[in-house]
Amino acid sequence: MIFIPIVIVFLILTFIFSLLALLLHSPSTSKPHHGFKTYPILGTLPEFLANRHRFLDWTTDVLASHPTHTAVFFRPGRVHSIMTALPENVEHILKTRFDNYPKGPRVSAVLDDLLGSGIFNTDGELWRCQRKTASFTFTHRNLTTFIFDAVRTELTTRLLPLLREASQSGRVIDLQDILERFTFDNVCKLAFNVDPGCLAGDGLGESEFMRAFEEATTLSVGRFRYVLPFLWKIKKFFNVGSEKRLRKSIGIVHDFADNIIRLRLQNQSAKDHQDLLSRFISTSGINDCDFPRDVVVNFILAGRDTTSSGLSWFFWLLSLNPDVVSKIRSEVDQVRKQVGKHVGDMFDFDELKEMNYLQGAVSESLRLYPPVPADTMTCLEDDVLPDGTEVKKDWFITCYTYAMGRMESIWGKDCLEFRPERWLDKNGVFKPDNPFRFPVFHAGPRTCLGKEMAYIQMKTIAACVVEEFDFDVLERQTRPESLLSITLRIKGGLHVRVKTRNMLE
Ligand code: HEM
Repeated sequence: MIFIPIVIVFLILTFIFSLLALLLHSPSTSKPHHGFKTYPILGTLPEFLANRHRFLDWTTDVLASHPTHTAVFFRPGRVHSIMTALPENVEHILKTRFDNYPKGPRVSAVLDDLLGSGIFNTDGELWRCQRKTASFTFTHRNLTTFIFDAVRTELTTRLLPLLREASQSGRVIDLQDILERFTFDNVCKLAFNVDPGCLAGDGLGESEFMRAFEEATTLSVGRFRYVLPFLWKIKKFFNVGSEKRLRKSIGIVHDFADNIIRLRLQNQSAKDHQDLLSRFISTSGINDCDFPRDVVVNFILAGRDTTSSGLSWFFWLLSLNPDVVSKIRSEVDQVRKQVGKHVGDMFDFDELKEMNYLQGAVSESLRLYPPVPADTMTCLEDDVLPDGTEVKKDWFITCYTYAMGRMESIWGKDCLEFRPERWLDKNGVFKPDNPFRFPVFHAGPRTCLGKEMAYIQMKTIAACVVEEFDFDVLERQTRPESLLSITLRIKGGLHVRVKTRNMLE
């Protein structure tokens, strides 16, 4: 019981400290330092506290106003951190000096309870070995057969019937939740050869899992934003407040993952399948019994939260841009006619490839609302970035994808507009951008392994859904509030009314 007063004392101290910081927040006491206003002793803390509720937009404004879009963030009592939105710096960090910028022990420690030794949270040999094992799952052959089948089945047997029913009943649905269920079923099928039936709502206790997963990712990332970094460790030690909630939600996530592993091992007939989980279980040299669980949790995060976040923002942007919807529809229609398919028939890999405008629209949405808005690494040895910024050993360094999508110097004066045409050449063919200007899927040796899969999912869903339905997004004129978790989700979901289009009735 003696611990409770200690925690209270710490909380009071933090409060006083924060109050002091806010009181000192006066432009006359500040001077610009690499973009962020810094104060004696308190560093960037007062600015941070005043802007915490709009963190992404605030840091984007600061980086935009700095000549090389790079800023140093000083916070008392913790290591400094650099944020950059300059392509040359990003290339240096993610590729040229890759070995000097691992995730590092501090980043890993924050995410360790949730992600353990999974691919997102490791460096060195353990990462390399996982990447090699996982890459077999994303071969072209697997993409065009197994992944396509999983997407097609989920779409025709679950998503489209669900939307038709919602159209008939007139009920409001949370599209983000539905997309998360879709991508969750998909990634489980692909990676573990298990169908949790989450979209159909008849699965393995998935609603409790979905809530717990959301809470676990949000609270884990919240640890990065503590004013005093050791505070979450104290809370964890005493198992109080948000750390208590985090422990509980991680427990639910782990139980769910264990259940998937149990199912997978019981499923004798599927044993021969070389799915990702089987490959990992049989990988020699990994002697940690929690490891299969880490694999499951990391891949659910990779495959569920990213694509569904991308698609949710995409559908919100479409609701504001009916001209883009019309262009997607005419492209889809044209491809159908070319290959002689009827409405309701699915597209194959080559047919999706023909949809250049749709590829541009999806990429444009990812540019403005990247599912992974920022990526943080740690500097191993002192270094100087291409723009001359000095980085010291142990400093954090963040490649700011969200800010990069909004830089005039990269995308031009209309950088805040949603304009799929910017991705097309003069013949209307999609032209991919340099990954260091557009690091939405990361770049260099740790580039996303699921990029192709994500485009297949997003284009298939978008083509079929846009063709058959109109979405009436509730309160679409107000930009949805974002929930800053590991991925950029829409706070409270995306609520829509669905209408089957007249042409099909
Ligand atoms: C729009 C969808 C997606 C986006 C924007 C995206 C983005 C990213 C980013 C930024 C990273 C680097 C993360 C980091 O190192 O901190 C990453 C890594 C990764 N992604 Fe994706 N991803 C998407 C979909 C997927 C899908 C569907 C899968 C497959 C299940 C997947 C599998 C992976 C894996 C395995 C890694 C780890 C690569 C490594 O560390 O070597 N991603 N992704």
